[in-house]
Amino acid sequence: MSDLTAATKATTLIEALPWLAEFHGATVVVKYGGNAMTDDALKAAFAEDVVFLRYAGLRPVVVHGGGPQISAHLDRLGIESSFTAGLRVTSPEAMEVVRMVLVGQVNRNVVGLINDHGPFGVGMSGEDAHLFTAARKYAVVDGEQVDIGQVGDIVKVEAGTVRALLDNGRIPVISSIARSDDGTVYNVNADTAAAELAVALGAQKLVVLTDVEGLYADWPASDDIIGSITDDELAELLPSLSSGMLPKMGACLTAVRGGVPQAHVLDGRVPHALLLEIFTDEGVGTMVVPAGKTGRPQDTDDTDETTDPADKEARA
Ligand SMILES: Nc1ncnc2c1ncn2[C@@H]1O[C@H](COP(=O)(O)OP(=O)(O)O)[C@@H](O)[C@H]1O
Ligand SMILES: CC(=O)N[C@@H](CCC(=O)OP(=O)(O)O)C(=O)O
Repeated sequence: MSDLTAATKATTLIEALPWLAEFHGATVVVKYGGNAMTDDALKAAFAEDVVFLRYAGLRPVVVHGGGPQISAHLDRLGIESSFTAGLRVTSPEAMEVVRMVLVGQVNRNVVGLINDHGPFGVGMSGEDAHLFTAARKYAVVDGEQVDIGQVGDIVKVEAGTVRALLDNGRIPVISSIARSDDGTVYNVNADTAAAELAVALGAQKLVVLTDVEGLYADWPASDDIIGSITDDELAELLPSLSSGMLPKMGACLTAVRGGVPQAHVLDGRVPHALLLEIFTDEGVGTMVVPAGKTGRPQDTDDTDETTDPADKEARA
Protein backbone atom coordinates (compact mmCIF):
# COMPACT_ATOMS: atom_id res chain seq x y z
CA MET A 1 0.00 0.00 0.00
CA SER A 2 1.48 3.39 -0.96
CA ASP A 3 1.84 6.07 1.72
CA LEU A 4 -0.75 8.15 -0.10
CA THR A 5 -3.31 5.33 -0.10
CA ALA A 6 -2.63 4.61 3.56
CA ALA A 7 -3.03 8.29 4.44
CA THR A 8 -6.28 8.52 2.46
CA LYS A 9 -7.67 5.43 4.16
CA ALA A 10 -6.70 6.73 7.59
CA THR A 11 -8.29 10.11 6.81
CA THR A 12 -11.52 8.41 5.77
CA LEU A 13 -11.58 6.31 8.91
CA ILE A 14 -10.79 9.18 11.26
CA GLU A 15 -13.46 11.33 9.59
CA ALA A 16 -15.95 8.87 11.04
CA LEU A 17 -14.79 9.46 14.64
CA PRO A 18 -17.06 12.39 15.57
CA TRP A 19 -20.04 10.71 13.94
CA LEU A 20 -19.31 7.45 15.77
CA ALA A 21 -19.26 9.40 19.02
CA GLU A 22 -22.39 11.32 18.06
CA PHE A 23 -24.45 8.31 17.08
CA HIS A 24 -23.23 5.73 19.58
CA GLY A 25 -26.34 4.10 20.99
CA ALA A 26 -28.61 6.02 18.60
CA THR A 27 -31.65 4.36 17.08
CA VAL A 28 -31.73 4.83 13.33
CA VAL A 29 -34.75 3.73 11.31
CA VAL A 30 -33.79 2.86 7.75
CA LYS A 31 -36.50 2.60 5.11
CA TYR A 32 -35.30 0.33 2.31
CA GLY A 33 -37.44 0.98 -0.76
CA GLY A 34 -38.32 -1.63 -3.34
CA ASN A 35 -36.82 0.55 -6.04
CA ALA A 36 -33.45 0.49 -4.25
CA MET A 37 -33.42 -3.34 -4.24
CA THR A 38 -32.41 -3.56 -7.83
CA ASP A 39 -29.20 -5.56 -7.95
CA ASP A 40 -27.60 -8.23 -5.85
CA ALA A 41 -24.35 -6.34 -5.20
CA LEU A 42 -26.30 -3.28 -3.98
CA LYS A 43 -28.50 -5.41 -1.74
CA ALA A 44 -25.43 -7.08 -0.23
CA ALA A 45 -23.83 -3.64 0.31
CA PHE A 46 -27.00 -2.45 2.05
CA ALA A 47 -26.90 -5.43 4.43
CA GLU A 48 -23.21 -4.75 5.13
CA ASP A 49 -24.03 -1.15 6.00
CA VAL A 50 -26.77 -2.11 8.42
CA VAL A 51 -24.55 -4.67 10.13
CA PHE A 52 -21.74 -2.10 10.21
CA LEU A 53 -24.08 0.30 12.05
CA ARG A 54 -24.88 -2.44 14.57
CA TYR A 55 -21.18 -3.19 15.19
CA ALA A 56 -20.47 0.55 15.44
CA GLY A 57 -22.84 0.75 18.40
CA LEU A 58 -25.95 2.15 16.72
CA ARG A 59 -29.37 0.50 16.90
CA PRO A 60 -30.54 0.12 13.29
CA VAL A 61 -34.10 -0.89 12.47
CA VAL A 62 -35.06 -1.68 8.87
CA VAL A 63 -38.54 -1.05 7.48
CA HIS A 64 -38.71 -2.34 3.92
CA GLY A 65 -40.93 -1.65 0.95
CA GLY A 66 -41.34 -3.77 -2.14
CA GLY A 67 -43.69 -1.86 -4.43
CA PRO A 68 -42.06 -3.01 -7.70
CA GLN A 69 -41.88 -6.61 -6.42
CA ILE A 70 -45.60 -6.52 -5.54
CA SER A 71 -46.47 -5.04 -8.95
CA ALA A 72 -44.43 -7.75 -10.72
CA HIS A 73 -46.27 -10.47 -8.82
CA LEU A 74 -49.68 -8.92 -9.44
CA ASP A 75 -48.73 -8.70 -13.10
CA ARG A 76 -47.89 -12.39 -13.23
CA LEU A 77 -51.29 -13.13 -11.75
CA GLY A 78 -53.00 -10.84 -14.23
CA ILE A 79 -54.13 -8.38 -11.53
CA GLU A 80 -53.84 -4.75 -12.57
CA SER A 81 -51.90 -2.29 -10.37
CA SER A 82 -53.01 1.29 -10.00
CA PHE A 83 -51.90 4.07 -7.69
CA THR A 84 -53.71 7.12 -6.33
CA ALA A 85 -51.65 9.86 -4.66
CA GLY A 86 -48.68 7.46 -4.58
CA LEU A 87 -50.66 4.69 -2.82
CA ARG A 88 -51.58 1.31 -4.29
CA VAL A 89 -55.32 0.83 -4.76
CA THR A 90 -55.60 -2.44 -2.85
CA SER A 91 -58.47 -4.86 -3.46
CA PRO A 92 -58.85 -7.81 -1.04
CA GLU A 93 -57.30 -9.99 -3.76
CA ALA A 94 -54.34 -7.63 -4.16
CA MET A 95 -53.96 -7.46 -0.35
CA GLU A 96 -53.24 -11.21 -0.28
CA VAL A 97 -50.44 -10.66 -2.78
CA VAL A 98 -49.08 -7.58 -0.98
CA ARG A 99 -48.83 -9.54 2.26
CA MET A 100 -47.32 -12.60 0.62
CA VAL A 101 -44.68 -10.65 -1.29
CA LEU A 102 -43.69 -8.29 1.54
CA VAL A 103 -43.71 -10.76 4.44
CA GLY A 104 -42.90 -13.99 2.60
CA GLN A 105 -40.46 -12.79 -0.01
CA VAL A 106 -38.91 -9.36 0.50
CA ASN A 107 -38.66 -9.60 4.29
CA ARG A 108 -37.02 -13.05 4.09
CA ASN A 109 -34.60 -11.75 1.52
CA VAL A 110 -33.46 -8.76 3.59
CA VAL A 111 -33.22 -10.82 6.79
CA GLY A 112 -31.16 -13.44 4.94
CA LEU A 113 -28.70 -10.87 3.61
CA ILE A 114 -28.22 -9.39 7.09
CA ASN A 115 -27.80 -12.84 8.62
CA ASP A 116 -24.95 -13.62 6.23
CA HIS A 117 -22.98 -11.52 8.72
CA GLY A 118 -24.20 -13.03 11.99
CA PRO A 119 -27.36 -13.79 13.97
CA PHE A 120 -28.77 -10.27 13.84
CA GLY A 121 -31.74 -10.02 11.50
CA VAL A 122 -35.20 -10.83 12.87
CA GLY A 123 -38.15 -10.38 10.54
CA MET A 124 -41.49 -9.03 11.71
CA SER A 125 -44.69 -8.03 10.01
CA GLY A 126 -46.33 -4.91 11.41
CA GLU A 127 -49.16 -7.28 12.40
CA ASP A 128 -46.89 -9.10 14.87
CA ALA A 129 -47.34 -8.31 18.56
CA HIS A 130 -49.70 -5.47 17.49
CA LEU A 131 -46.71 -3.48 16.26
CA PHE A 132 -48.83 -1.40 13.87
CA THR A 133 -52.56 -0.83 14.34
CA ALA A 134 -54.18 0.75 11.31
CA ALA A 135 -57.46 2.32 10.29
CA ARG A 136 -58.72 2.51 6.74
CA LYS A 137 -57.22 5.37 4.78
CA TYR A 138 -58.86 7.37 2.03
CA ALA A 139 -56.73 9.25 -0.48
CA VAL A 140 -57.50 12.91 -1.01
CA VAL A 141 -57.52 14.03 -4.65
CA ASP A 142 -58.50 17.62 -5.48
CA GLY A 143 -60.00 17.95 -2.01
CA GLU A 144 -62.20 14.85 -2.50
CA GLN A 145 -61.90 11.63 -0.48
CA VAL A 146 -61.19 8.66 -2.75
CA ASP A 147 -61.67 5.00 -1.76
CA ILE A 148 -58.39 3.13 -2.37
CA GLY A 149 -59.40 -0.18 -0.83
CA GLN A 150 -57.52 -1.99 1.90
CA VAL A 151 -54.95 0.76 2.51
CA GLY A 152 -54.30 1.75 6.10
CA ASP A 153 -53.05 4.67 8.11
CA ILE A 154 -51.18 3.76 11.28
CA VAL A 155 -53.09 4.93 14.33
CA LYS A 156 -51.06 3.19 17.02
CA VAL A 157 -47.55 1.76 17.36
CA GLU A 158 -46.67 -0.80 20.04
CA ALA A 159 -42.90 -0.66 19.75
CA GLY A 160 -42.06 -2.80 22.80
CA THR A 161 -41.11 -5.89 20.77
CA VAL A 162 -38.86 -3.85 18.50
CA ARG A 163 -37.18 -2.28 21.55
CA ALA A 164 -36.68 -5.72 23.11
CA LEU A 165 -35.05 -6.99 19.91
CA LEU A 166 -32.76 -3.95 19.82
CA ASP A 167 -31.86 -4.41 23.48
CA ASN A 168 -31.01 -7.99 22.58
CA GLY A 169 -28.55 -6.83 19.90
CA ARG A 170 -30.81 -7.81 16.98
CA ILE A 171 -31.68 -5.89 13.84
CA PRO A 172 -35.48 -5.84 13.41
CA VAL A 173 -36.59 -6.01 9.77
CA ILE A 174 -40.20 -4.94 9.41
CA SER A 175 -42.84 -5.31 6.68
CA SER A 176 -45.35 -2.48 6.36
CA ILE A 177 -48.49 -4.51 6.96
CA ALA A 178 -50.84 -3.56 9.78
CA ARG A 179 -54.03 -4.88 11.33
CA SER A 180 -56.99 -2.95 12.57
CA ASP A 181 -58.73 -3.46 15.91
CA ASP A 182 -61.26 -5.69 14.11
CA GLY A 183 -58.51 -7.87 12.62
CA THR A 184 -58.65 -6.52 9.05
CA VAL A 185 -55.23 -6.53 7.42
CA TYR A 186 -54.12 -3.31 5.74
CA ASN A 187 -51.48 -2.32 3.21
CA VAL A 188 -49.47 0.59 4.61
CA ASN A 189 -47.02 2.60 2.55
CA ALA A 190 -43.58 1.63 3.81
CA ASP A 191 -42.31 5.22 4.07
CA THR A 192 -45.27 6.05 6.30
CA ALA A 193 -44.68 2.96 8.44
CA ALA A 194 -40.99 3.80 8.85
CA ALA A 195 -41.80 7.35 9.94
CA GLU A 196 -44.40 6.26 12.49
CA LEU A 197 -41.97 3.72 13.93
CA ALA A 198 -39.15 6.28 14.06
CA VAL A 199 -41.40 8.61 16.07
CA ALA A 200 -42.54 5.83 18.42
CA LEU A 201 -38.95 4.70 19.05
CA GLY A 202 -37.68 8.26 19.56
CA ALA A 203 -35.16 7.59 16.77
CA GLN A 204 -32.33 10.04 16.13
CA LYS A 205 -32.62 9.62 12.38
CA LEU A 206 -34.94 8.36 9.70
CA VAL A 207 -33.08 7.41 6.52
CA VAL A 208 -35.10 6.62 3.41
CA LEU A 209 -33.28 4.82 0.59
CA THR A 210 -34.84 5.14 -2.85
CA ASP A 211 -33.92 5.23 -6.55
CA VAL A 212 -33.36 8.96 -7.03
CA GLU A 213 -30.64 11.22 -5.63
CA GLY A 214 -33.08 12.92 -3.31
CA LEU A 215 -35.95 15.37 -3.65
CA TYR A 216 -35.77 17.21 -6.96
CA ALA A 217 -36.84 20.84 -6.76
CA ASP A 218 -38.82 20.95 -9.98
CA TRP A 219 -39.33 17.33 -11.00
CA PRO A 220 -39.56 16.17 -13.79
CA ALA A 221 -38.52 19.47 -15.43
CA SER A 222 -35.17 19.57 -13.64
CA ASP A 223 -33.01 17.37 -11.49
CA ASP A 224 -31.75 20.05 -9.07
CA ILE A 225 -31.51 18.33 -5.71
CA ILE A 226 -32.77 20.04 -2.57
CA GLY A 227 -29.91 19.39 -0.11
CA SER A 228 -31.69 20.55 3.01
CA ILE A 229 -35.24 21.65 3.74
CA THR A 230 -37.10 22.55 6.93
CA ASP A 231 -40.36 20.93 7.97
CA ASP A 232 -42.22 24.21 7.34
CA GLU A 233 -40.79 24.54 3.82
CA LEU A 234 -41.61 20.90 3.12
CA ALA A 235 -45.19 21.31 4.36
CA GLU A 236 -45.62 24.09 1.79
CA LEU A 237 -44.06 22.03 -1.01
CA LEU A 238 -45.90 18.78 -0.23
CA PRO A 239 -49.15 19.44 -2.15
CA SER A 240 -47.13 19.95 -5.36
CA LEU A 241 -45.38 16.56 -5.12
CA SER A 242 -46.50 13.54 -7.07
CA SER A 243 -46.23 9.72 -7.25
CA GLY A 244 -43.97 7.94 -4.75
CA MET A 245 -42.39 11.19 -3.54
CA LEU A 246 -45.65 12.33 -1.97
CA PRO A 247 -45.87 9.62 0.74
CA LYS A 248 -42.07 9.66 1.06
CA MET A 249 -41.76 13.36 1.84
CA GLY A 250 -44.98 13.22 3.88
CA ALA A 251 -43.27 10.54 5.96
CA CYS A 252 -40.17 12.71 6.48
CA LEU A 253 -42.45 15.54 7.62
CA THR A 254 -44.28 13.25 10.05
CA ALA A 255 -40.96 12.04 11.47
CA VAL A 256 -39.46 15.50 12.00
CA ARG A 257 -42.68 16.95 13.40
CA GLY A 258 -42.90 13.91 15.64
CA GLY A 259 -39.52 14.73 17.22
CA VAL A 260 -37.03 12.85 15.00
CA PRO A 261 -34.20 15.40 14.61
CA GLN A 262 -33.30 14.50 11.02
CA ALA A 263 -34.93 12.67 8.13
CA HIS A 264 -32.94 11.90 4.98
CA VAL A 265 -33.83 10.70 1.51
CA LEU A 266 -30.83 8.99 -0.10
CA ASP A 267 -29.99 7.37 -3.41
CA GLY A 268 -30.03 3.64 -2.74
CA ARG A 269 -28.35 3.04 -6.11
CA VAL A 270 -25.11 4.42 -4.66
CA PRO A 271 -23.21 1.60 -2.95
CA HIS A 272 -22.93 2.23 0.80
CA ALA A 273 -25.03 5.43 0.66
CA LEU A 274 -26.14 4.72 4.24
CA LEU A 275 -22.59 4.66 5.61
CA LEU A 276 -21.63 7.73 3.63
CA GLU A 277 -24.56 9.65 5.08
CA ILE A 278 -23.97 8.67 8.67
CA PHE A 279 -20.17 8.58 8.92
CA THR A 280 -18.84 11.21 6.54
CA ASP A 281 -18.86 14.97 6.65
CA GLU A 282 -20.68 15.45 3.35
CA GLY A 283 -24.28 14.54 3.77
CA VAL A 284 -25.84 13.06 0.65
CA GLY A 285 -29.38 13.33 -0.71
CA THR A 286 -32.07 15.50 0.88
CA MET A 287 -32.25 16.22 4.58
CA VAL A 288 -35.36 17.42 6.41
CA VAL A 289 -34.83 19.24 9.70
CA PRO A 290 -37.03 21.21 12.07
CA ALA A 291 -37.45 24.89 11.19
CA GLY A 292 -34.73 26.97 12.81
CA LYS A 293 -31.95 24.49 12.02
CA THR A 294 -29.45 25.42 9.33
CA GLY A 295 -28.31 23.36 6.34
CA ARG A 296 -25.16 21.31 6.03
CA PRO A 297 -21.93 23.32 6.25
CA GLN A 298 -21.48 23.18 2.47
CA ASP A 299 -24.92 24.66 1.99
CA THR A 300 -23.93 27.83 3.82
CA ASP A 301 -21.47 30.63 3.12
CA ASP A 302 -19.69 30.26 6.44
CA THR A 303 -18.41 26.71 5.92
CA ASP A 304 -15.69 26.05 8.47
CA GLU A 305 -15.03 22.36 7.73
CA THR A 306 -15.51 21.49 11.37
CA THR A 307 -16.42 17.94 12.36
CA ASP A 308 -16.78 18.55 16.07
CA PRO A 309 -19.81 16.61 17.29
CA ALA A 310 -20.92 19.80 18.96
CA ASP A 311 -21.37 21.11 15.45
CA LYS A 312 -23.51 18.17 14.33
CA GLU A 313 -26.47 20.51 14.44
CA ALA A 314 -24.66 22.76 11.96
CA ARG A 315 -24.59 19.87 9.53
CA ALA A 316 -28.22 19.17 10.27
N1 LIG B 1 -39.88 15.80 -6.75
C1 LIG B 1 -39.42 14.55 -6.96
N2 LIG B 1 -38.12 14.27 -6.70
C2 LIG B 1 -37.63 13.02 -6.88
N3 LIG B 1 -38.40 11.98 -7.31
C3 LIG B 1 -39.71 12.18 -7.58
C4 LIG B 1 -40.27 13.48 -7.40
N4 LIG B 1 -41.57 13.40 -7.71
C5 LIG B 1 -41.83 12.13 -8.06
N5 LIG B 1 -40.70 11.37 -7.98
C6 LIG B 1 -40.67 9.93 -8.26
O1 LIG B 1 -40.74 9.23 -7.01
C7 LIG B 1 -40.01 8.00 -7.15
C8 LIG B 1 -39.63 7.45 -5.75
O2 LIG B 1 -40.77 6.94 -5.08
P1 LIG B 1 -41.09 5.37 -5.09
O3 LIG B 1 -41.18 4.90 -6.51
O4 LIG B 1 -42.28 5.14 -4.23
O5 LIG B 1 -39.77 4.77 -4.47
P2 LIG B 1 -39.48 3.64 -3.34
O6 LIG B 1 -39.86 2.31 -3.94
O7 LIG B 1 -38.03 3.78 -3.11
O8 LIG B 1 -40.31 3.99 -2.14
C9 LIG B 1 -38.82 8.41 -8.00
O9 LIG B 1 -38.26 7.31 -8.68
C10 LIG B 1 -39.42 9.43 -8.98
O10 LIG B 1 -39.84 8.78 -10.14
C1 LIG C 1 -50.37 1.56 0.25
C2 LIG C 1 -49.15 1.27 -0.54
O1 LIG C 1 -48.93 1.90 -1.58
N1 LIG C 1 -48.35 0.31 -0.09
C3 LIG C 1 -47.14 -0.10 -0.76
C4 LIG C 1 -46.35 -0.97 0.22
C5 LIG C 1 -44.95 -1.27 -0.27
C6 LIG C 1 -44.11 -0.01 -0.40
O2 LIG C 1 -44.37 1.04 0.16
O3 LIG C 1 -43.02 -0.22 -1.20
P1 LIG C 1 -41.98 0.89 -1.71
O4 LIG C 1 -41.34 1.49 -0.52
O5 LIG C 1 -41.02 0.07 -2.52
O6 LIG C 1 -42.72 1.90 -2.54
C7 LIG C 1 -47.45 -0.90 -2.06
O7 LIG C 1 -48.42 -1.65 -2.08
O8 LIG C 1 -46.68 -0.76 -3.00
